[in-house]
Amino acid sequence: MFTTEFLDLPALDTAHGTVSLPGSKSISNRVLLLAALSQGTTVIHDLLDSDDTRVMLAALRQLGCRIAPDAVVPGQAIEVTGIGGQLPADAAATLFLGNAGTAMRPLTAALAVLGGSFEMTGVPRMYERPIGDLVDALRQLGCRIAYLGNEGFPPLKIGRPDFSRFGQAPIQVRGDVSSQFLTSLLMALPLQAGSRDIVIEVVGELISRPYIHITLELLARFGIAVKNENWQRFVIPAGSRYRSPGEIHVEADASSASYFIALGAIATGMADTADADNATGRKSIRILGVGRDSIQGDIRFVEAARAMGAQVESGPNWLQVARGEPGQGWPLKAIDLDCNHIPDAAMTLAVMALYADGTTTLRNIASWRVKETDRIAAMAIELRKLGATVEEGPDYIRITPPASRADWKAASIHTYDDHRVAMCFSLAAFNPAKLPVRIEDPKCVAKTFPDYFEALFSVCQTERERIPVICIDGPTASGKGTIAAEVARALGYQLLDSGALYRITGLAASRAGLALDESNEETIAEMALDMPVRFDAQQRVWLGDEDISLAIRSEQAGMNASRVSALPAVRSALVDLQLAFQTLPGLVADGRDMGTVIFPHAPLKVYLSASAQCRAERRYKQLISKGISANISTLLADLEARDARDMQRATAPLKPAEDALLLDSSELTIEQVVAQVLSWWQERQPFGRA
Ligand SMILES: Nc1ncnc2c1ncn2[C@@H]1O[C@H](COP(=O)(O)OP(=O)(O)O)[C@@H](O)[C@H]1O
Ligand SMILES: Nc1ccn([C@@H]2O[C@H](COP(=O)(O)OP(=O)(O)O)[C@@H](O)[C@H]2O)c(=O)n1
Repeated sequence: MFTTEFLDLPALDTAHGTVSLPGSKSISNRVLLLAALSQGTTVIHDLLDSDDTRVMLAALRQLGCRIAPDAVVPGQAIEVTGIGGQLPADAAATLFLGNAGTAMRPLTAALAVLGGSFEMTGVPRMYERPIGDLVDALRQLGCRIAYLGNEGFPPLKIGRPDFSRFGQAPIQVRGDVSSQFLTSLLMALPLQAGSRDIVIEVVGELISRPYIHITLELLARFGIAVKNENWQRFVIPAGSRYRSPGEIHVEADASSASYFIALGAIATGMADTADADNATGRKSIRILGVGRDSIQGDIRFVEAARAMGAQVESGPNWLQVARGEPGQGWPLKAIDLDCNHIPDAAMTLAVMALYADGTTTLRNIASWRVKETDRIAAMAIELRKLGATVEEGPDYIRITPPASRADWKAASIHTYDDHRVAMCFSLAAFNPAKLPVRIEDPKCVAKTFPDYFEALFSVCQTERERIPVICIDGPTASGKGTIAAEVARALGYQLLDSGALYRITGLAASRAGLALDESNEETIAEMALDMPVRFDAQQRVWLGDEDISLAIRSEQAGMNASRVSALPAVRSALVDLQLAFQTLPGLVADGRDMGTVIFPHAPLKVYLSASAQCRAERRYKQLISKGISANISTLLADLEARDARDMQRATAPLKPAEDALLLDSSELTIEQVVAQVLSWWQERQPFGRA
């Protein structure tokens, strides 16, 4: 996840590849509970790993379900062996459900019907989330539930029910507060439908029907065929009994798929069509986790995308999307659409409208005004920043794209703590003017798709020159590594510590017993070509299975690095490895020749220096703090020797690039140096300050 203040997306050219979307939260927890209530073992694929599913799994384990493995492992199914519709007579537990409404409400209903001695607890915020309507409905049946804190709110105490006074009258539940109450009853009451039908009657207008639809579909897969009488009455037939389907796939969130459907519709495939991946030879985006058989309402976004020109093929749980041919789907066709059935996913259409051949109108979207933010106003403001003409009304938005390439503007998109604004505006990076797009507060995507931008970058490509590189070159201990890491962190960019590559080469060569000079130049260069080097997320350095982070940091290792780095064949052997770090969204590279040799076209080059005395002192403190003994005067002599060799060698000597900005950090703190580099970077951006 990107937790930076903003994320700059370079202009993107093409998109191609496969994305696996995270499982839907609401489906995950429903499936877990249904599997737990069933007879038999259910193998669940693609369960979402989130706070909500973790508390549900813990609770089910406490109730005696066998769950293997213990936690969600990516790519591995989880097996839940259910309780077969009943708990032991002495069942008792205190269940902690955090802030997971999708666990608290359905579990309360199921346990109240099953009976036992349970306390339902959670975090303080959970105790402010109403549950009274559900408790009232369950009490009609004879369930015993007491409030342990405030009336109408968790925590709750659940006892043994007394069904003796429960007659044929329907159970009534309010439908206008949260559809979760009805969902909870629908999942719990089949446990009591042994010898008679159970009827649930909705009082008031039922909101969020698509969610009830999901519940009914999942119940059907677990053997419960509920009769839906016009969304007002639901009949659970006598004799209903939970049966495990054996195996079940948790669908991905269909609204999350909309961004990748749109991506496929607006981006060309890769220029190289040699390994085209579908019958027509078109390159496209393949989306795994949701498809034709989806039980989610938002899957109908596919119809809207098709109407705009997207070429969509689908299978049970996959979609494949490509851009239409010129004149037949590209540019996209402007549409006029009632979006009531896909309120969330329709925001993506508003950004697709930027690529359309005329004015697009999205209607019946009044609910946008009361979501995470006033989404109609937000979309209008941000689309205008990009150069579109936008008209907004109480329940519609009308978008006319920028008139020509020259009318597009580079914009810093404000995201209003709204995950969907952030995700859909990332698609503006495909603008024909090839302008970058800044997304402010990118971490707001965490609500439904923490790794959205990582997934986006994994399927998007752009010309190498558009991926920005910030070079930080300079002599040893000038602070390059420290500053580069901080700048990369602030921008969400990749980091290349090129010195580490020379250090690793020096280490590998000296371990092999080679003298580090011309006599072994070719052998060392060959070693450098196939070193199994890996940098992990914690910036640890691995050579094969060995963590060599510490081993390469000694002064001796620095000296060895300086020796092998003077060998031209070694330098050329490491070029491709260094270039491979230039990936989306950008790179900060530290070394000696980043700006002069490896990335000569980098848009910002900094040459960082500090007096030799100051650098020797910094290195001394650094080594001592790592528990490595050191002596200042030896360090000073060593670094002067290293400077001399690095500056005098024939190939890629250490010197500032002609267009580098010089920064002497002798009198500056780390924070001041970082701020200076970031400020130079901001000055070069077309958006100005965030
Ligand atoms: N501007 C600065 N002021 C004070 N100390 C600094 C500054 N920049 C870096 N340092 C410290 O100097 C030491 C060497 O920095 P490092 O980033 O390893 O240098 P390099 O990569 O250039 O060899 C580190 O302990 C770092 O914290
Ligand atoms: N791009 C680079 C990076 C490092 N090097 C060499 O590798 C040695 C170790 O680099 P480093 O950046 O890890 O060293 P420090 O500056 O941290 O001491 C340097 O002294 C250079 O001789 C290089 O030649 N080219």
